[in-house]
Amino acid sequence: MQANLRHMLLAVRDLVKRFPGAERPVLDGISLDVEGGEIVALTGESGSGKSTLLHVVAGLEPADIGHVLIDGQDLTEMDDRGRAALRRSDIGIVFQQFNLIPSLSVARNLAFQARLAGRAEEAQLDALALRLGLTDHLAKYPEELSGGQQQRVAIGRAVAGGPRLLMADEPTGNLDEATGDTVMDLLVSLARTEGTALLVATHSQRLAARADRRLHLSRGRLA
Ligand SMILES: Nc1ncnc2c1ncn2[C@@H]1O[C@H](COP(=O)(O)OP(=O)(O)OP(=O)(O)O)[C@@H](O)[C@H]1O
Repeated sequence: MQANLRHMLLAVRDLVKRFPGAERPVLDGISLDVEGGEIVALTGESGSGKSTLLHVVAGLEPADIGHVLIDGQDLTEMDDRGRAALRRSDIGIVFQQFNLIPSLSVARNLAFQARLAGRAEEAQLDALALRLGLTDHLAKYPEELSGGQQQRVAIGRAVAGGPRLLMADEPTGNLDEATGDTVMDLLVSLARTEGTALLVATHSQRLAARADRRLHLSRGRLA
C-alpha cells in the first residue's frame, strides 16, 4: 500500500464484490477515503449495494478483490480473528433495525458492547447514557422503549467501545422525520466531538444534506 494512505482513517481501494449467480458485480471497483471526524453520506437506489459496501468495509462480508484499510490496517489481509478484533476495537455499526439484545436492560446492552471492547468503566457508561438522553431509561428493556430511544441505545452500543470508524445503515429508516433528525444530531455530534469518521448509508436527502460529503452508488460505481 502507498504511504499516503496511512493517515486516512478509512481507505477503500478497487473493491469488487459479486454475489453468486448475479449478472454483474454489486461493487465494481469502489475506492473511497474518509478522514477522522469526517461525515460522509452514501446514497443510491434500493439494491445499489450500499449495505453490501458497509458490510465489506466492516469485514462482515468478504470482498472478491480490493483492499479496506482502517487506520492503515488492511482488513482484507487479516484472518477472521484479526478482523473480529479490529471490528471490536475500531468499528461501530448502527443498523436500521436497532439490533439490541432483547433480554438485556439498556444499561446491560451498553455495557455488553463496551466490555467486548475492553472499555466497561461505569463512569464512562454513565456519561454515555447522559449524552444519549437515556439516563432515565437504563433499567428498561428494549421492548419498553420507543423506536427513537431504541436507536439511541443502538448508537450507544456502537460507540461504547470508542470506535474510530462509525457506520450507520439507514439509521433513521424506521423513524419519523423529527425522531430521525434527533438520531442524526446525535451521530453528527459524536463524530464531531470524538473525531470519529462517520459513513452513513441513507435514502434520506434530508439526512444526506447533513454530511460533509456525499457519495452516490450506481451500477457498482461511486460518483
Ligand atoms: N447475501 C446476498 N446474497 C445474494 N445477493 C445479495 C446478498 N446481499 C445483497 N444481495 C444483492 O446485492 C444487491 C445490493 O443489495 P444491498 O442490500 O447492498 O443494496 P442497498 O443499496 O443497501 O439496498 P436498500 O437501499 O434497499 O437497503 C441487491 O441486488 C441484493 O439483492
